[in-house]
Amino acid sequence: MTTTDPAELADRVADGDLRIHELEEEADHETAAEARRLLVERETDADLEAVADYTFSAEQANNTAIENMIGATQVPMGVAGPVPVDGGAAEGDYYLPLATTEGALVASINRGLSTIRSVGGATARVTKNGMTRAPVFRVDGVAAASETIEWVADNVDRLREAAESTTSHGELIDVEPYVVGDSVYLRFAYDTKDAMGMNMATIATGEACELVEAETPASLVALSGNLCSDKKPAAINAVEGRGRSVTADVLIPGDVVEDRLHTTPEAIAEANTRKNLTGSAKAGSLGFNAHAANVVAAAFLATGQDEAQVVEGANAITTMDARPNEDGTSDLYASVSLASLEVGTVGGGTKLPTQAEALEILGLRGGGDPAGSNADALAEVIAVGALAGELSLLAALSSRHLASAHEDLGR
Ligand SMILES: CC(C)(COP(=O)([O-])OP(=O)([O-])OC[C@H]1O[C@@H](n2cnc3c(N)ncnc32)[C@H](O)[C@@H]1OP(=O)([O-])[O-])[C@@H](O)C(=O)NCCC(=O)NCCSC(=O)C[C@@](C)(O)CC(=O)[O-]
Ligand SMILES: NC(=O)C1=CN([C@@H]2O[C@H](COP(=O)(O)OP(=O)(O)OC[C@H]3O[C@@H](n4cnc5c(N)ncnc54)[C@H](OP(=O)(O)O)[C@@H]3O)[C@@H](O)[C@H]2O)C=CC1
Repeated sequence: MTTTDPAELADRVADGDLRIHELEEEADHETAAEARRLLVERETDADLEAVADYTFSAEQANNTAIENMIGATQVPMGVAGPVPVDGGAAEGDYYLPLATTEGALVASINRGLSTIRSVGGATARVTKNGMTRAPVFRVDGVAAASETIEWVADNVDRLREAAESTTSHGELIDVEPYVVGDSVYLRFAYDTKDAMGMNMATIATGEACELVEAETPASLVALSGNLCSDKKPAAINAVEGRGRSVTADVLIPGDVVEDRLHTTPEAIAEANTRKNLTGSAKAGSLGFNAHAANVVAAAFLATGQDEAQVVEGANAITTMDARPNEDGTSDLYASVSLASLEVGTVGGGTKLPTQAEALEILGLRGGGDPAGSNADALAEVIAVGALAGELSLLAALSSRHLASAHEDLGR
């Protein structure tokens, strides 16, 4: 006998009559989530009243974003800006939606953006674009490895045809081979347009791998061989880029630095050199920045990006220089270069309602015209947000305001 009563469904799972992930086969998605909550509440004594309070459709989330759904977590969302961005794709004034639980963070980014706004805005450009997937193949030895990569070099067009047969938007840009003993890695890079593209690139590469296996001595071991490199700190992403490589910069007159950031161009430049460059080098860090991860993570959560890719998104170098000007004083030249920012305005979590609304705040929801321009613009605006965060935090450190700011706003 079947039932759609949540309590009875929870009993059936507790009795071993039904597996916890099979609840949607017995009842609608909301009821299944409620049954799962009841089960977890009973077994853990947790009260899930807040988790049960969500506004999206459980069916939509189940089919694209989550399994074993019990409800939702909520993260406060704020907004920083507006800031004028002169980008390759971004043009005009943008509010940046940010979701975080770190007090003082949005205030800090807002301070950076208001400083940038007071000098007319920042410039940003995507300088490279390619989402990568790098399968690993087994071969007998070096001779077979060499034969495989020679075939790949001679047959990129055939690989492109195979890969692109799986997508109407994705385009294969490049296939870069790497050999380690009897392992061959092929790093496929795609223009995934407005999608972050990890599903798209994975599916396309799977199709290309079948051709490689049919035509070469190589045998596929794993569709992802970690040279991609997804969701792990990796020098290859810092050097070669992944997703969008994007840089933002601004020139701020010294009096504005003093007025709005309570310090000087020289003090910010020194803090950047000793902290972000020398300190990071000594620490063996891949991040030569102060807190790009803060802006990337908050923007990712707000706009439905894959939050684990903050690992690559925070792969950034910040530069700050005091530039002598004609008045005999100094201006501050500030830049941030994010090597591997993986963002999309279609697909993945961008379809969920609050995330889609956050993209609407930016005017970047859905596919761009031309395709890819919305994701380019999103990357540029996030880069300007990261620049603002770097400016404000370095200023707070230079003026010894970090601790007091977090005493006032962050606890
Ligand atoms: C807190 C401030 C901004 C005060 O800074 P202030 O200059 O004293 O503030 P103000 O009242 O003079 O206002 C200046 C501007 O700040 C903004 N602002 C000011 N207050 C607010 C607010 N409540 N809400 C929204 N925006 C706010 C706002 O833009 C305002 O301009 P306006 O728009 O009024 O013309 C400053 O002290 C600051 O930015 N401190 C740094 C805090 C920070 O960056 N924290 C980052 C997180 S730290 C971390 O996670 C990483 C770390 C530190 O471990 C990494 C590392 O190792 O370096
Ligand atoms: N599979 C994996 O290994 C991994 C998956 N992920 C997950 O992958 C998801 C993101 O993958 P992603 O491929 O971006 O998204 P989706 O899988 O949601 O696919 C997005 C699809 O949207 C279509 N599309 C419509 N308009 C556009 C446009 N303007 N530009 C580009 N595509 C458009 C494309 O279809 P078409 O291709 O038919 O043209 C594209 O494939 C996230 O949920 C993420 O968490 C994350 C890491 C690894």
